[in-house]
Amino acid sequence: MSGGAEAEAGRVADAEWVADAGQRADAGKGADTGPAADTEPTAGTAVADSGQKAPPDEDRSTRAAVATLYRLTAGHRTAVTVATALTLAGSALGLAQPLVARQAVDASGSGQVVWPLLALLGALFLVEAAIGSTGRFLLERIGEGVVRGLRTSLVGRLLRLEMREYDRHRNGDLIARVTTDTTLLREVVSQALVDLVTGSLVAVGALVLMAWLDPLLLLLVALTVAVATAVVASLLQGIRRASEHMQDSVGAVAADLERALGALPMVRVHRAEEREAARIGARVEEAYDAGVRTAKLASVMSPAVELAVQGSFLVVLVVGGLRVGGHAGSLGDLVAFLLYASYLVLPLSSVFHAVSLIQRGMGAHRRVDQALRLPVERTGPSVARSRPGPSAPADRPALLLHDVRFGYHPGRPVLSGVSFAVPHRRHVALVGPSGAGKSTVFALVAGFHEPDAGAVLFDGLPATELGRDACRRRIAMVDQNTHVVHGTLRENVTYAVPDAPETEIRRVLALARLEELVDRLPDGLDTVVGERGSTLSGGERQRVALARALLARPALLLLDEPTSHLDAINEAALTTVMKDVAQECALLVIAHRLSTVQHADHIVVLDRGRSTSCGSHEELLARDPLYRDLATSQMLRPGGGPSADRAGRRTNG
Ligand SMILES: Nc1ncnc2c1ncn2[C@@H]1O[C@H](COP(=O)(O)OP(=O)(O)OP(=O)(O)O)[C@@H](O)[C@H]1O
Repeated sequence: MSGGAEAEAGRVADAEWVADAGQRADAGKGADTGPAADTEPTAGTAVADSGQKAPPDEDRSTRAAVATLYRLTAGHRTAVTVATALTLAGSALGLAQPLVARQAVDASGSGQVVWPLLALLGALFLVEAAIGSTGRFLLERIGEGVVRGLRTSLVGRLLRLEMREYDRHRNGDLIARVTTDTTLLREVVSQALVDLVTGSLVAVGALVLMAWLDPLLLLLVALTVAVATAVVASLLQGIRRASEHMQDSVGAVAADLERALGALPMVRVHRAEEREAARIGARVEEAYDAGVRTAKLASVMSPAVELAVQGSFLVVLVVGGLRVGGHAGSLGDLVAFLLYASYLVLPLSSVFHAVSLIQRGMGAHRRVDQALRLPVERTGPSVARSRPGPSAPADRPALLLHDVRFGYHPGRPVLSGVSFAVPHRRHVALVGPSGAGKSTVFALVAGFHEPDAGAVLFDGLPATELGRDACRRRIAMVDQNTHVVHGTLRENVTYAVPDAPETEIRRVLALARLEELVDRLPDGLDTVVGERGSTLSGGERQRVALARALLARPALLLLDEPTSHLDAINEAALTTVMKDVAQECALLVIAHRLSTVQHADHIVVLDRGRSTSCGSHEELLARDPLYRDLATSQMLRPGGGPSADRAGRRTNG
């Protein structure tokens, strides 16, 4: 079949498929539950919140904070109970020691044998120490366990977010949520929880005994404590806000540092180190200010707690003393009551301290929780299959786009009607001016976003029926950013197929012309390439990305300007490789360079988000003014070779 006849056949097939796709897509839409259904909320969460600030109606009360803390320890209840029991037992043993010491002193004064009492005292101390350290270890382990759980969930979630979420959030800030925010939460869980539980239990015990001894005096104590509680409660809100601000600032420090480190050559060349340092320094200042504000509020809490404790003492002493003086009560009762009032001191202050720490931790928790609520990609089908079985007839094109419309933001369309097909074992080029939407088409084919309307079909099956996983299994992609990650060259090449046999690896290395590089590197394939492949040249990175894509033996290979970093020799070689690859799979290439366009079976012209025409190079030169303009600007002659574009100019000129 001649090139023209083939193109015609392709168009006829496309037309049939476009009609069929329309029906399938429409059928799918009835069942489509929309983008909202594509989100997977975390178990137990109700409101999705992707913003940076806390929602205005968020419950910031201490009760809600304690409930949150309780939820956080869901998988550790037994350990929390044991740790609490051990801490309580330790406190009881600690309280018993002064009594034994007093007896020992009295016994020694009256000439009695004291060593059994001293032995008991030593035993009490040792058991208390053993119980105390076991309790502390358990608490620390619970804290680590909670942090491990949160970090695991966060990492799992952050790697699976919907693509638009990465545009909305800064990477450094997301990383800070996994690192610094969870670390603060660990402190809260391991310290505050048990302080709160044991402190409350001991305080309640003391209060019960005080009520039994003298309800009137207890009422007076309760009033004093209530005043102090009101003061503490009013401070807690401020502590929470300051802590939230501090954690946000720390996240911003991480994000800004990541920004600078990610563009180090730009920073250095423009001598912007100081500017960047000042910018990050401003964030550090914000974190400092928020930290100092937290400390200020926390320090105001201490006198409030002292008021509760000493005020109670004074009230009991004065009122109780007056009553004893008036023969309304015994001196013994007053002494006992005062003793129990003293037992309130430590537990009460530890409860107040725990509550303040919990509120501080809630700032970090909000940030962690927000990240855990961000919507993630659903990898399975988003609509029900309209016909059973995943297999498709062999005559369907590997890829078909039918009247695809899409915008990154509502009301601002980027694609407004894109239709074309990529048949199996064909090489299709996508050309168009800069900003026409070529990379966006790739993003939709790769399932990074879903079309607002229209359909993307693989082998005749709508992507929504197949699900992202199944779609992605069919494709490999080399985009403009040619991702190479820190690790060995082998890890980078075999990223898609980690257990690929050596012969396959050698095959793709040869295809991508990487053999010479491998021979040159000190440890061959096992040489470590730096962060983002920094020890490789741009062309080498591009060829590594190509080898990786080829190793996956995809049904459809997407290449975004694959020759942009290559010299003339490698470009010519890659053109041959693309011809070979097109024998094995469908090839869709975004072409900025003419060499890539001319060898394509079809060329699709994209203009302002629309596919305006399709045909061979010669056909388009003859009938498409935009294509002719693009070609003329690059001195492209009908039937000519890749003569004009050696300097790396792009069709969008
Ligand atoms: N993540 C994004 N969020 C919002 N707008 C975007 C995003 N990515 C691209 N755009 C916008 O969409 C339009 C099309 O961009 P796209 O990258 O698809 O064009 P292109 O044809 O590939 O351009 P080029 O040839 O310059 O690479 C542009 O106006 C761009 O600003």
